[in-house]
Amino acid sequence: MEAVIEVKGMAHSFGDEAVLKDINMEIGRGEIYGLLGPSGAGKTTLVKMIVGIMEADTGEAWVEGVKMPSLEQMRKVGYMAQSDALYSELSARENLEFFASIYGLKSRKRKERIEDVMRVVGLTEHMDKPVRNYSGGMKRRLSLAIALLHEPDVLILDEPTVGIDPVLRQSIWAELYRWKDKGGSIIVTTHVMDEADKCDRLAMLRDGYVIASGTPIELKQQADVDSIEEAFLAYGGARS
Ligand SMILES: Nc1ncnc2c1ncn2[C@@H]1O[C@H](COP(=O)(O)OP(=O)(O)OP(=O)(O)O)[C@@H](O)[C@H]1O
Repeated sequence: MEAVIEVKGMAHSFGDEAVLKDINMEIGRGEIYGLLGPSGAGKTTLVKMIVGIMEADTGEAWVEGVKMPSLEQMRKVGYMAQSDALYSELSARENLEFFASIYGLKSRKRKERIEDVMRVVGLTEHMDKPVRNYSGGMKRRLSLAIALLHEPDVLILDEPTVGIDPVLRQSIWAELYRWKDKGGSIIVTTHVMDEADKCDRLAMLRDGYVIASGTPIELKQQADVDSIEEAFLAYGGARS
């Protein structure tokens, strides 16, 4: 497997709290890789380091052979943070225009991409509404649209479907599969066990370590259980 994203020996502490202890992983082209773990397991910290917005105390993250953080490489990554980074006084279209200009999308392409991504997240009709009038779920969807806007090679999504209804959740997963089929690499953090089942491979995180990794089928088979939830408990994922 050609690794598009590599994490090597990553460790990080906030003060006395060791949040990541020794994380190693490789994610290939056309792969959806899930990071599963309880609140506080270190998922957000880990993805921020892969994106290049935080630096680890030790260890490295590489994206397409370039060590992060790299400003150039950050352009090839679409990142959806857990808290929405949106301009609430602007409309959705204006928010997208702003991010499109940062990514240097030319005007014709820009218009086309804005329409495409808003269709994917089901917000076309709300394009010109100010974001302050959006619901929490709509803001999440707009954040996802922004992450998809510049057609990045790598998508890193921190809990992308929180607050999103089941129908739209399915359409978002359908888009992630389309992205993957085009050769994109996707990391998605989640607490949701049925979403974990949709990933090609998973890493189960707890207390800063990867306690188990593999395909959902492998993880269930090795633990001799029927669900990812049971597998997570079997590997010691429950909070002590
Ligand atoms: N900037 C920070 N300063 C101090 N501690 C932090 C900081 N960011 C995160 N932490 C701590 O690091 C630990 C891991 O946090 P992180 O957000 O990475 O977990 P998570 O697995 O993403 O959790 P959740 O699922 O709730 O988002 C937590 O104990 C958190 O309090």
